[in-house]
Amino acid sequence: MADDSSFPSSSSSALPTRLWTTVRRILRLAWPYRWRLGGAVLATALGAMVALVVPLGLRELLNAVFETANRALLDRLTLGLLVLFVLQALFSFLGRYGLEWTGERVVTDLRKRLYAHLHGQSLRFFANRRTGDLTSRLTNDVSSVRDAVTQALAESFTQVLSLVGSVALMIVLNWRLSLIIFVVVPVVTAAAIGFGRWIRRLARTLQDELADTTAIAEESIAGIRTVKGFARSAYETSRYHEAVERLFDTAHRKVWASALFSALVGFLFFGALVAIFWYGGLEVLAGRLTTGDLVAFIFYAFNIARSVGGLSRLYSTLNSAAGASERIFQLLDEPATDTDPSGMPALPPINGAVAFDHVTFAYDPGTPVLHDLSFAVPAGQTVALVGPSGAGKTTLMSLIPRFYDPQSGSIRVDATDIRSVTRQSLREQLAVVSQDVHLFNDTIRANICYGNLDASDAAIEDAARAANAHGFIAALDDGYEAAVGERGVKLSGGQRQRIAIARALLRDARILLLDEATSALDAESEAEVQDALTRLMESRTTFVIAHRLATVQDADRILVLDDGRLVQDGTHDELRTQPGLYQRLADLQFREGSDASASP
Ligand SMILES: Nc1ncnc2c1ncn2[C@@H]1O[C@H](COP(=O)(O)OP(=O)(O)OP(=O)(O)O)[C@@H](O)[C@H]1O
Repeated sequence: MADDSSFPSSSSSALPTRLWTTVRRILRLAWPYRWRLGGAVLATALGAMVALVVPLGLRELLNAVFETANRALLDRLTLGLLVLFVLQALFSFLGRYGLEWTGERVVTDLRKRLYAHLHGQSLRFFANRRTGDLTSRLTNDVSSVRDAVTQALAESFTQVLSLVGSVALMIVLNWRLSLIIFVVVPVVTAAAIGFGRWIRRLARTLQDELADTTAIAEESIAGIRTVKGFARSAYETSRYHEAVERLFDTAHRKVWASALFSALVGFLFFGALVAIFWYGGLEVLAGRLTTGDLVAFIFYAFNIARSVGGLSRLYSTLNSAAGASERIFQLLDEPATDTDPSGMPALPPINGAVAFDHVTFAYDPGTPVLHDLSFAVPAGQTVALVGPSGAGKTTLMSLIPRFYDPQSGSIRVDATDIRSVTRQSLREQLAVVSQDVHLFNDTIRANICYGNLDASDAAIEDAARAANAHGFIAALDDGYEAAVGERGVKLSGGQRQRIAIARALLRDARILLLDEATSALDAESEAEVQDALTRLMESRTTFVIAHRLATVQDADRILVLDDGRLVQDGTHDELRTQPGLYQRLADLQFREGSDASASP
């Protein structure tokens, strides 16, 4: 089951309270539309009242035929009934339209809110969740809320009104006959509550399993190259099949529960109807009831059946919806860890000095990845981070845009502690090229433009030239308008990287963070891009992680990390002559040639 560790499943003992809490939260979402909703509920209630009058009109009509044989009255009553049906149609239209509108509106608002909330979460949050599970909540679960809004309001008002009205009018017509109904209704209600609980539990499991299947499909489709490369299509298909079969099992149990419930309710009501016919027939024979009375009575009995049926359906819909809604609310209730308190100042335009002051950081509490790091980089310097794989280079870089916050120590940009200003204002002044380039399924232009949404065509082209990308873009049929495909699959790794560099160049930021930005380029392209980067780096503070020594050699300063500790700090020439990790790594690379895989 997807993410069960972080989302505890509901316990059946607390069901009614939890159901009520969830329903209240769902209804609160509809509060901004209360007037329209109120109008729709009123129209629905009026429609229900009209429906209550219909059997009385019918009774009069039948009495006019069978008891008094009054033709003029028959005509008038027929016309009256027609008017009632027109009114009922009108109210039903207004009610249904208003309710459905509100339902769709609430879903739209909820999707917007949930999506914005997701964007307010930190990388840590996403590292612990599956994309498919989150998208499933955003699509499948949110739709269930709509059912709750429309059904909860439409059905509860209409059915309660129709139930109470029908019962009252039945008692007035013949109280002895009504007793049959009063025996059946409590039995059905008790059954509805029992079945409702069962269905709600199943509904929640179903949504969890649905999220699980979506996540499996998402993951293997996103990684289709790996799947095919390892000939694991059959394996992935069977994984998905198993998940879908589990889904079927739960759906099957849910359908079983609701079908059993409907059949039981149907039987109870038709049984009661037979009893009414029998006993009502006796009353007519005894002269205590007219035919019109009996017909009206049966109509009310149907009304009651419909209302109780409607209410029990409502209960199971609410149970289903509440199961799904809980999953949404649990997400919404997760505190947004990547948002700033209101009133926090923005970072003023920076020069680009960066200082780490006794920074210690751990992804998982208790196992620090960076230990007590302290260093200061003046504005405009290029700093290379060097160290074996897993030493913490990428982690160090990801602390600067506050993808993560250190557990102790502080990071300053110029003289400002980055935790005292908004993340938005900090990130706006940084440009990042990360190890795994992500391109959006859009045109090349749009992907470069991501660095600066207001950039002119000329600026985009300049950035592309500087990143040595203009040549290959111009050679494409659609040039800058060419679509890159999902995650940029239609481009080579090197082309993707050059677009990512162009995107960062376009940003014109004071601080550049380049995490193996040129690793996918061939020697010739790298040399050209490196030229562009070198020119760009001249006036900016740059942190660079690169496998190849060329970049590292020219850096103003090299920080050597080993197992999360800063073990050496100096220029290439200084460190080359010092015995230590840098010398060992550099010797290794010189021996193996410039394409050695160990960093630097
Ligand atoms: N999201 C994460 N959650 C938990 N641990 C992580 C996470 N990302 C990285 N780590 C761990 O932190 C350590 C440092 O990783 P980091 O990516 O910073 O190393 P690196 O020096 O950049 O390595 P490489 O040169 O291979 O990219 C590694 O032990 C890694 O397993």
